[in-house]
Amino acid sequence: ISGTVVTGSGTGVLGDSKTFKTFSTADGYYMFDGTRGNGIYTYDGRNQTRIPGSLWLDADNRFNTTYDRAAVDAHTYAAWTYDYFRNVHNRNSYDNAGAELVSTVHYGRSYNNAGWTGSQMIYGDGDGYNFRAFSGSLDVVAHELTHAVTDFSADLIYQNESGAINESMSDIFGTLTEYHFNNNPDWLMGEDIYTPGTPGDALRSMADPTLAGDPDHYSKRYTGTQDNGGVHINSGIGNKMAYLLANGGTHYGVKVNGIGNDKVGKVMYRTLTQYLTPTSNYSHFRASAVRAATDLYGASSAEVASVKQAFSAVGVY
Ligand SMILES: Cc1cccc(C(=O)O)c1OC(=O)C1CC1
Ligand SMILES: [Zn+2]
Repeated sequence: ISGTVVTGSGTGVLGDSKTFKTFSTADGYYMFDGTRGNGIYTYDGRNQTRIPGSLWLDADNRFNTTYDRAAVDAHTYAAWTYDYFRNVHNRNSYDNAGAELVSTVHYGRSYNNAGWTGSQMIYGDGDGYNFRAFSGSLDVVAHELTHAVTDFSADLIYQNESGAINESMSDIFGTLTEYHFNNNPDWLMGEDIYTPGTPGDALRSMADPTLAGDPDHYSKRYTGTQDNGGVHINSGIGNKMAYLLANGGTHYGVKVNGIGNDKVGKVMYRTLTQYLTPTSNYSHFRASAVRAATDLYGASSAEVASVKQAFSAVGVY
């Protein structure tokens, strides 16, 4: 279809106003952003589970109905996450070749999940009690897109320790993206869409994984078969490591000197894209992060020392 890139405006899941790129055609305005990579496309799942659904079309380029809100945030936050990986890590979309970013909102009925299907993002509306529409949280959108980056780099197998590292990387870059845009940033995951009736809680806390019953030390790792061998449980070990590496602190008697968010982003991005492999476990995660930090800052640098301290603090050697 022929048309022109224009700027649309609308209301997000939290009632906030934002603008984003749309495509003006004879049919109306599509949620297609032609300014980033091979394009960002947002679809309407129409509360069915057929994907991708229909490309979002609006009559007047103003997206202010309640039904529009999930699409506004999925489209906007996909663009922001694209910009984070492009501008901060020089990566052009998840495949580093400009791959189209495809999202489907209103997926299923009261669906309390979000995910990366292997080729696109899907966002449920939530049941309105346990969750609000999942695209309403920037850290969630960046979490899902990071799964795509991981699949096209380390390709960490989504089970047991490699799966926990896969999950932790998604939480890490979800949080770093939130800080990059200063979007009410914190080391919580999904706080904006989790239990709308209960302020201040979240799906997970990276600062204190034990709040969700997840381990904050390797000695406390889950070794059962639930959750693909605890990928959303043992991610707490990597999450606590990253939190300490960025902010510093003493954990189980081990002191960590913080290096700040930006350096954590550089070390973790290089670790993910240059050293981790599909079968990496936590011990290999430590070795890989030490190598990445050594490449970036030198073997005798404070940054390398902090990486070792952070992994030691969570019992990984
Ligand atoms: C809510 C949810 C359910 C199942 C898998 C995921 C998944 O993407 O791993 C998921 O999304 C998250 O964890 C995002 C960060 C809040
Ligand atoms: Zn995930």
